[in-house]
Amino acid sequence: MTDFLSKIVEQKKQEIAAAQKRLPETQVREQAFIPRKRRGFLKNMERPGTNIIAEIKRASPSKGVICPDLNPARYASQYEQGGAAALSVLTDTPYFQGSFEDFKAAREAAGLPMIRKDFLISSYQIYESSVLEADAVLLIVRILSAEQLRDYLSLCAELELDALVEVHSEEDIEAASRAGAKLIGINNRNLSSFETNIETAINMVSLLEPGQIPVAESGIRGPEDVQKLRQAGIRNFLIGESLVRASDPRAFLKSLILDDHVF
Ligand SMILES: O=P(O)(O)OC[C@@H](O)[C@@H](O)c1c[nH]c2ccccc12
Repeated sequence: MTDFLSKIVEQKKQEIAAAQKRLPETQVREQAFIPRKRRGFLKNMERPGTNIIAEIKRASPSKGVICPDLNPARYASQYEQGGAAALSVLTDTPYFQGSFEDFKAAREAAGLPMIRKDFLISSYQIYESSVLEADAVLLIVRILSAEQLRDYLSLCAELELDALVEVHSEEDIEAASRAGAKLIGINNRNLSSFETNIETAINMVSLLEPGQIPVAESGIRGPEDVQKLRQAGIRNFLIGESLVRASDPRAFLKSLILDDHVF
């Protein structure tokens, strides 16, 4: 595991230990299983055309502060008006300045399905995501064992949470496929060097199994990138920084979706 990933995993272990003291796992589990109406995240990735998961991101380890005063409710509604298929909200605080409060504010402001974006390494966090009323969670293959990935996918299925399974290498894809993952996020960002290259998704998409749905993640800057990825057969995109920095996120989103008729 890279330095950054091992550091953040250590951080998460401490956070989980602290959370367990406030609310024991048996209790969060019980709350998690209270039936909830989910908004259908995976379903929206199966829509025809360009589907964008628009991210609310205040800061990141690679870019530092992007937008510290970001208003999550405002962004959520602009993303919705711009035609996003789903929302992604970072809930990690130390590295991304996100929070559960951001997630809740975005959820109240828009009707789109929402993914909780964090570094999940424990079933505790999956229960927590259900209580938070997430519709989907991110599972990063690189930080999970084969057994964890399988267990968390089946836990998600029981809770009716969709899972976006993140990969960055051929081995990651093999592990994701062995675990039965359906929605596969190919991260264009190398988590050791933080460099992004959209060729990563273009080159790796052919390794997916029939029936798996690709999502290109990170480093997508504009309509040309979306077009290139669409030519490679990818219709789903996770976009953060360039949307947060856009002077008019709604118009920017529309410009990304505009080219649909070409395909
Ligand atoms: O801001 P970008 O380059 O558009 O990237 C968005 C998203 O892909 C990125 O935030 C991300 C992808 N996988 C992650 C895992 C954890 C935290 C963040 C991420």
